[in-house]
Amino acid sequence: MTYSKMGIAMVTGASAGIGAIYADRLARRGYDLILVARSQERLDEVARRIAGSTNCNVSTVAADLNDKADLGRIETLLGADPAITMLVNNAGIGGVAPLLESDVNKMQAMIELNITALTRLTYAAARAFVARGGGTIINISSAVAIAPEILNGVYGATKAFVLAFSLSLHKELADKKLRIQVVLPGAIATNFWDVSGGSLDDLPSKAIMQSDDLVDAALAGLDQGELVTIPSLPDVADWHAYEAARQKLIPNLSLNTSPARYGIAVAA
Ligand SMILES: NC(=O)C1=CN([C@@H]2O[C@H](COP(=O)(O)OP(=O)(O)OC[C@H]3O[C@@H](n4cnc5c(N)ncnc54)[C@H](OP(=O)(O)O)[C@@H]3O)[C@@H](O)[C@H]2O)C=CC1
Ligand SMILES: N[C@@H](C=O)C(=O)O
Repeated sequence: MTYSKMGIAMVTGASAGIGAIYADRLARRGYDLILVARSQERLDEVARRIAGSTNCNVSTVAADLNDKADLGRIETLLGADPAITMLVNNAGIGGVAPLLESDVNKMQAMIELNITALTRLTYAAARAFVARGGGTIINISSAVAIAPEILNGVYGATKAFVLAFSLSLHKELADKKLRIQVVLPGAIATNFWDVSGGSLDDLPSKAIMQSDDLVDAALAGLDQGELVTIPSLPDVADWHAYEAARQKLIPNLSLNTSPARYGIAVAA
């Protein structure tokens, strides 16, 4: 049940870091909130802080999105509560170790959280929002989606999935009033780095953004109608040039002949 005209925003990974700031900012924009993460204690702390400084209704659901039953509960909730109008797919973990030094079981868990959970929640939200006449999905990707050489490769690949999936969702569902935004943050000062086994101390301070600034910039990008938001990028024309180059490739990615450089004789 919500009394907010904006409806309810569900934010995953809302007990800390970027997700907790999204929760705060969306509450200030008039959304009621459903906050999801594993730690009930930390969710309660975030919820208390927000409820104490805004008029919004905040509820919390402790769920491990790596657990099939917990994930199923959140999917069901997205479909069942008609007041939910926004999903912020933020929960995620990273890694910094190269392939030969990383544990494949941890990589699988990362894929299950960053890809599988995000995909299942997106399916649940997209179907529900289309049936309800509209809604917004914000997917938190990463700068490493387009720079997989920087951190752990599986992490970069999971975030490339989030970017590609979001571009496709936009193409398929924009005319059904489903609003998609994908956000590609650079390095942000959160616990992410401890969890990933990295350290912000290894990065120059000019490369590190605070999570408040990241979320404020990302929401400004949402207001400006951006599909892809790269909060650190000084000149958006650079992204547009990258995207234009990608679009230029598309008509030539599937042809019935190979080019002369491969030396394959063309049948007469
Ligand atoms: N920090 C950075 O430099 C960058 C981060 N990102 C992305 O931003 C997103 C948020 O990261 P950030 O805030 O930095 O990291 P934090 O580690 O600070 O926060 C991660 C959040 O996700 C929750 N979470 C982790 N695992 C699970 C799980 N299995 N089920 C449910 N919730 C879970 C955590 O809560 P709990 O432990 O209570 O479950 C916490 O609320 C991630 O997707 C990350 O990849 C992208 C680019 C850069
Ligand atoms: N985007 C950050 C991690 O995901 C980074 O660029 O360090």
